[in-house]
Amino acid sequence: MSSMSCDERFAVHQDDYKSYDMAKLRRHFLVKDLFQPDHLALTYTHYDRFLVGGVMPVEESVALTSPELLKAKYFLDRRELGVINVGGAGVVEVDGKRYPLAYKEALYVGSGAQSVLFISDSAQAPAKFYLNSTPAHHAYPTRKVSRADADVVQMGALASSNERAINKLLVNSVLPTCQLQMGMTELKPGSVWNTMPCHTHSRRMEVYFYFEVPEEQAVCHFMGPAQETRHLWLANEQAAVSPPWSIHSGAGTSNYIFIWGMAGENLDYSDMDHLTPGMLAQNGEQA
Ligand SMILES: O=C[C@H](O)[C@@H](O)CC(=O)C(=O)O
Ligand SMILES: [Zn+2]
Repeated sequence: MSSMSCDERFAVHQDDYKSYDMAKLRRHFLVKDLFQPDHLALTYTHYDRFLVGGVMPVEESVALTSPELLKAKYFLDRRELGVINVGGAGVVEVDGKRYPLAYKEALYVGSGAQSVLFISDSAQAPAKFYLNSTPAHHAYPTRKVSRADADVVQMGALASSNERAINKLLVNSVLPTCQLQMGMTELKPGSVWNTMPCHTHSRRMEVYFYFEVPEEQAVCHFMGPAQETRHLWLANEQAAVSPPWSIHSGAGTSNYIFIWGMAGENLDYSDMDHLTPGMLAQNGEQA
């Protein structure tokens, strides 16, 4: 039998966050155990009511059931959904229509869809569907976005250990969405820093999900206002919730890939307030 869980996370004020010890910081901002066999693992954050989830169908298909706290008959009654497959080949079936999703392919599912089923092609190499969902008040069409459809931007350089390709997948330059924006950033071998120089965007929150982190390697994710940063050490296939007051940037002990998902006030990807490494070096020195 497939199962589901939904963890509820309340929003945290930046004045309170800075007094958290590591265990408390992780309890509020780290999302783990996203891929358990035949299980829909959801985390509902009160930052823009953004839902983060993972589902790995193995023995059977797993349905996108509506968690009790949504108080909705169907999960997508008042929401939109983005799916990126980070595992073996699989299929997402939306109201009877099948969308095959290979590794790193994305699907946007518009509000109003009633039946969403996640299926793996093979139990030996199960699909791993990473999910982001946000409130939506308009039904935009469900559409698959493969890597060829992505809006790709090359950023950084090997000399500054941040050479990477930003693949904008579910963003408004590719397809219409209400507020969800998702993409995937791949670091080149030898590059370990993502989103450096870093930024904040108080009009949007963000969630970073790290994958392809090799065995026994880790990513150090940095969060917080520029004056009060903290870090979270993440293993493969774990995510960090980034509040609107927080930077989101990481350095790995190897290269890796991550999926970013955002929601909030606007759909303007480049609406960022940038911070230079020199500004970060002033951490804790201003009142
Ligand atoms: O607001 C945008 C997001 O933080 C990411 O798209 C940034 C990113 O992928 C990168 O610089 O590597
Ligand atoms: Zn950002």
